[in-house]
Amino acid sequence: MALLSLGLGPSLLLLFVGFTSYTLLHIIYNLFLHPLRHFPGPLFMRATRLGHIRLLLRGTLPFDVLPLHRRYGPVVRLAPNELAFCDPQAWRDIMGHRTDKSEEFEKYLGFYRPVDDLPVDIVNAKREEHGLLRRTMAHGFSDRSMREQQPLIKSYVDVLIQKLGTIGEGGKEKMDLAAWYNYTTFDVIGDLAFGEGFGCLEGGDYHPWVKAIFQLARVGVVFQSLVHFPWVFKIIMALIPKSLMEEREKHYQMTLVKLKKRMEGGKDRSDLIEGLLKKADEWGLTLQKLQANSAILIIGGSETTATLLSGVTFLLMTNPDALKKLTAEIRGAFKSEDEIDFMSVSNLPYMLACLDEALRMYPPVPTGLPRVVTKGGASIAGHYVPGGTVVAVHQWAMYHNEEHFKKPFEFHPERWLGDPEFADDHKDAFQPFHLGPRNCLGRNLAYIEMRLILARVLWNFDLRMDEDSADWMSKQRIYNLWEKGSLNAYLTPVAR
Ligand code: HEM
Repeated sequence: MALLSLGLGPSLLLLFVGFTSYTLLHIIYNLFLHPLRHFPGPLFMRATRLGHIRLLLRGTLPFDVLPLHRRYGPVVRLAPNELAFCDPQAWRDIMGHRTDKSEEFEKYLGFYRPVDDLPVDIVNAKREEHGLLRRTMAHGFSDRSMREQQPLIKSYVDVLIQKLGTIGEGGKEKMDLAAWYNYTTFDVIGDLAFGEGFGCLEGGDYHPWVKAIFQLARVGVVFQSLVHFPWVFKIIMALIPKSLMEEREKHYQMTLVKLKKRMEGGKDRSDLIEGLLKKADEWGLTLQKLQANSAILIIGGSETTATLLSGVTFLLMTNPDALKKLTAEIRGAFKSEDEIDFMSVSNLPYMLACLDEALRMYPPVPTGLPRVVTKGGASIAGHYVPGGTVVAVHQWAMYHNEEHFKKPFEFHPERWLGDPEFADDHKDAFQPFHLGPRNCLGRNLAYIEMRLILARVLWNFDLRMDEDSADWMSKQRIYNLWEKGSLNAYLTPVAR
């Protein structure tokens, strides 16, 4: 009546009544009849997707999962068809290699490919195609490839050190270390995937290609939310300004130009894309697929490493004892800077402990990367979960849970060095690179890069954080990636 009195016609009224009844029935189904109805979680999240979406769009979901686990236990229903696990066994059950004949869980495409026309790459591919891509690309990550890539990586680290010294004016000017780490890792991976860096280090700025990646991370979260409402999604996609679509096309073309240039350089360059180029004809790999895989290597291989480097630097600057100990380890291990290389940096145990502690406190992939339980269901951490359920382990929440790590909000590299105080930590809860058939292919490369860069920075400079960065870590939001902001520090060259 009220709607009629508002002047709405009978058909609109019908639509309204239909929509309201549908929504109510949906909520009742989710709460009382859904196969996941026995799993605990906040009412709003069990009833509708909206609770989950609110946290996702706010950029706080990975943090919010921790209090939910504290309140509801190791399994929480984050949305009508989605569960979060906070149990080390869940890593193996969700991501691990199958020892029986059961199939590995597929990735949840609502998260990985919310837009249908996104190209397929190694990260979002389905199982079979993924297997082929992985076997081919693994070659570029072999020990031999790593050794051959050493001079190239070193050349970029040389530029970083030189720029930190000159632009930082010997410790007088503050430097945004988060940005400089990003310039370095983007240049390195750009070269390893496209045959040339992005010129970020030389220009002291982000290349437009790189800037576009950061912008897309936020848009990604919006798409991941809208995918649950296909009609709204369609309308919004139709309303997207032409200019935005043109930007996307420009980004694609820019990648294509880089890829073609790399292809002209020949197939026998020991880099990350060599394996794919060699198989391209045999498999009929389209240019678009090659482009997608080079692009994902760049995103996966640069932002993650730079994030961790920023995190460990912040944690060291705010824990002066640890910074002193690590600096002493590095400066005591080498006679000259030339001795710092791929091999020698792996003999620094305290450095590795600092990196692992930073991966725990500030995991570059903080959020849960969802999988779909196979038809017929599966047992996860001792719970039967029906087929079709979306499941994930949220790293940040897992690593800050007192059940798994003592003093989880404090930086204690010693926990990774056998300190008895931390003997009860559940080390198997810690999987920053995931495990199983889809774990990180670039793990060794990441450790090499992180060790090399951190060792060279601390060999050359004494670090002091600028006051404006005191709340650098606590104020960040997460939109798939950490929104890092500037990490400002003064770098005083060490007199030798
Ligand atoms: C600290 C640095 C890094 C962290 C924490 C990290 C973490 C991860 C994680 C969690 C995954 C699994 C993604 C998923 O399940 O969807 C992954 C996949 C992957 N990472 Fe890394 N990564 C890092 C550095 C790198 C580097 C330097 C590269 C080199 C290009 C790289 C290449 C890849 C690739 C190719 C995959 C896909 C593997 C597959 O699906 O078979 N990552 N990484």
